[in-house]
Amino acid sequence: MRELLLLHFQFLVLFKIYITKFIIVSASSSSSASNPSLAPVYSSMATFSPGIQMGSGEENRFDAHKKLLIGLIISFSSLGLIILFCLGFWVYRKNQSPKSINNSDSESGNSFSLLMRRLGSIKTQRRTSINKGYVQFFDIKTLEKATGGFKDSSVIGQGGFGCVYKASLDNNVKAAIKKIENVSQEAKREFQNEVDLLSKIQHPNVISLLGSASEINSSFIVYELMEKGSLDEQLHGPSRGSALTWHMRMKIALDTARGLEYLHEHCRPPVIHRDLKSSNILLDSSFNAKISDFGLAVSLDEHGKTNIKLSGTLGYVAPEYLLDGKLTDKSDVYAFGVVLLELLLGRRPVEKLTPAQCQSLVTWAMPQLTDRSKLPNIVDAVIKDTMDLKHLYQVAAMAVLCVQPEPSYRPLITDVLHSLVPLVPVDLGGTLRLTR
Ligand SMILES: Nc1ncnc2c1ncn2[C@@H]1O[C@H](COP(=O)(O)OP(=O)(O)OP(=O)(O)O)[C@@H](O)[C@H]1O
Repeated sequence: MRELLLLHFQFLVLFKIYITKFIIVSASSSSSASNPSLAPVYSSMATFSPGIQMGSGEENRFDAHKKLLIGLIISFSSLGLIILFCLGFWVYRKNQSPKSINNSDSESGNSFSLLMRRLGSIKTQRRTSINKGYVQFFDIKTLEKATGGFKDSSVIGQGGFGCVYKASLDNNVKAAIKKIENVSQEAKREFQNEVDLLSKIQHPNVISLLGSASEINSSFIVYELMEKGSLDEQLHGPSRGSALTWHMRMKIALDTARGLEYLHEHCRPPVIHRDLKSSNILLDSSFNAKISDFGLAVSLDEHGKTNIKLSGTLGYVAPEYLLDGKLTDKSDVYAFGVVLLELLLGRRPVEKLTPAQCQSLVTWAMPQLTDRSKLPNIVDAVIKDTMDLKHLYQVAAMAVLCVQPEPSYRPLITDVLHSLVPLVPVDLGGTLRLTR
């Protein structure tokens, strides 16, 4: 791409040089006619401009003026072209910066398509830029057809604001449609927040937005379909985690860490998810994990924010956020630590002891996680045969660090990611993937 642009630039410069010569030669024909002393100078300049005839007398002077005028017009327009080109090149280089939340192509490297999509999104407000094409604004009839009229048998999940339906769009594209009914102000805000944010970011471990739709009483978000549902269903549903081996669990943890690292370290300003939990980690047909549900996500400046309304899910909310409303990337790291514990222990983040009393997984597990003799006894029975004991201690130690009450004691998600990479076999994706 860069070579093509440079070639284009060279062509424009050569074109400009040629036109400048054309003007000089044109001027020379009139000036040499009126001022013979300048004739040798102009004729030497004209050496590189074959085909330009020297004239003399009135007719010749008139001809020369005409040429001069045409030359000037062409010259200015070519100058305009060069400026336009430079502007385009500058935008191209700017889009290559990895530290921009708008640079949704930081993984795909498709900056040109991003530029095109930006131009497209200026043209029509209903289209929002996203990698590989535009986010579609669906009409409701299309979504009704795709879900068989939002029939009950198409429901694949239930969220706080409504159901999620399995859908088959045109061209047989499988999708999941979240229908938010009787939209409250809070639901509307979350809907808009999610669509705005997901349309700007893209990463293999973040759910892809296919489009959205709105009508008076309902809003719809169309996502790529994740065939294996959520990690929550896999761990705590009827199969109780039996489909997930030790290595698969480590891969899910690694994928989640990659998605979070992208949000924290590669988006500018950084994005804090604020509601990371096992029901927001979705699995595709090969059990690759992607982070979903960006309704509460916020973009933070580097000093963090303290004035954000407290939101999140019991069992995953970091203590400093719960008590002081202090929100940083370390709040997501805490929630990630809870997910790690779920993966290791196969337990819910909050267990009901009695109808009136709950206990968080962190409170229950903490004393046993640091006791090497107790740890193997509390591990999810389903993975006991497939787990590597040495790795178990490492992951447990990492989980303990992530759920530290003091945020500064928690690791950055990048550190977590690097510690997880060696625990996942290379054929399962256990390599360092470089994000530009
Ligand atoms: N793209 C998808 N593919 C497959 N299943 C999905 C998809 N999106 C959501 N689901 C299913 O729908 C469920 C509900 O998702 P949703 O994001 O609405 O709510 P939630 O995060 O579980 O709850 P809450 O809204 O209270 O945070 C998910 O847990 C998952 O099982």
